[in-house]
Amino acid sequence: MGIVATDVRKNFGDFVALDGVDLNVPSGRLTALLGPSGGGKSTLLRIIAGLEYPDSGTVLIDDHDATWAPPQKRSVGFVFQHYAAFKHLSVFRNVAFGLEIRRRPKAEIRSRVMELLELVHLEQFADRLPSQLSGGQRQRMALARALAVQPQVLLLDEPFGALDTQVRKELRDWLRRLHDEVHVTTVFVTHDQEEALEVSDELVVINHGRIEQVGTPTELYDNPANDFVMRFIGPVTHLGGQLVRPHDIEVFTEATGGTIEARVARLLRVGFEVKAELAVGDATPGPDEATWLQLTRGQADHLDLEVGDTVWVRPAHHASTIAVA
Ligand SMILES: Nc1ncnc2c1ncn2[C@@H]1O[C@H](COP(=O)(O)OP(=O)(O)OP(=O)(O)O)[C@@H](O)[C@H]1O
Repeated sequence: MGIVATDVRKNFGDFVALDGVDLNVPSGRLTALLGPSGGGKSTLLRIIAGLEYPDSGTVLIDDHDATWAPPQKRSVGFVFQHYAAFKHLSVFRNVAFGLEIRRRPKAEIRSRVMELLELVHLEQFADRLPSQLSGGQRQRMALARALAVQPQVLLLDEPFGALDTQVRKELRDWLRRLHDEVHVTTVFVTHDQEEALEVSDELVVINHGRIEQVGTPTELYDNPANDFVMRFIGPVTHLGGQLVRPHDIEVFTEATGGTIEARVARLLRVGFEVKAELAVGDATPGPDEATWLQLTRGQADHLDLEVGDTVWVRPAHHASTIAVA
């Protein structure tokens, strides 16, 4: 079941939260809304959920105009960062809740809930209280609860935001696998680019209430539409008036066509990587304008780099570059 939002606008007082957003989420896709804090991601998600209404524009869910429909009429399930479970109800009852209020037969509820608990690997915790689960387990319970009523669309607003890095990583892999199994159309809000790149089929980059670019993780990484997207999606550095990815810079020990002369100012070995900070020309670069490059250990050893060495550098042929305004 796809989602199509057209020219969606939303102001809060004088503040423009969404400034004419067009979004098309094809059925069965896992789409991430990615962008800096305050960019409008949650507002867009809440409008799709029916928790907020746009000032103008339309939202179609499965080709039906849902713009003004209340949340319970949209076949959407949602999970938010600070998920509020029913503290006094068991995990089983929390997941069963939506089915109970729909007065489904007991036997059906039991089999559906156990099926979902297996899906999220919580079957052995059915009788526990939410307070007896870890943070990651609680978020999985929240997902099971959202999936219980068989939504056509699953909306997740920073669902793993409050968890520590290791648990986030596990849940992220798990969400990807879950999605591959159940294929429910999913829209997922995050400000974490790594999370978005790893999990989603498609990324929508939102900033200042506008969509900057839509594409697969690879498309956005390799062909960013503008310097904002390029900076947001991965590391960048400055070289000869251009933005370039630090691992897309070629290094030579003698002058070659199209290269710029530089001096190795600092070398930093971090595990498998070597970061080299370069001094280019005489001017001291601004804090945001330093040139640095990222090499593998093997590349650095091969070049035999030392601090103080003179090298010649240029963007690699395949590198995506954007002229600095
Ligand atoms: N109910 C509201 N009243 C007034 N301003 C609001 C309201 N909801 C959101 N805003 C403002 O709209 C802007 C967009 O908020 P939104 O939550 O959509 O951003 P976001 O991209 O999801 O950011 P974050 O990652 O921090 O959640 C913010 O500047 C926010 O302060």
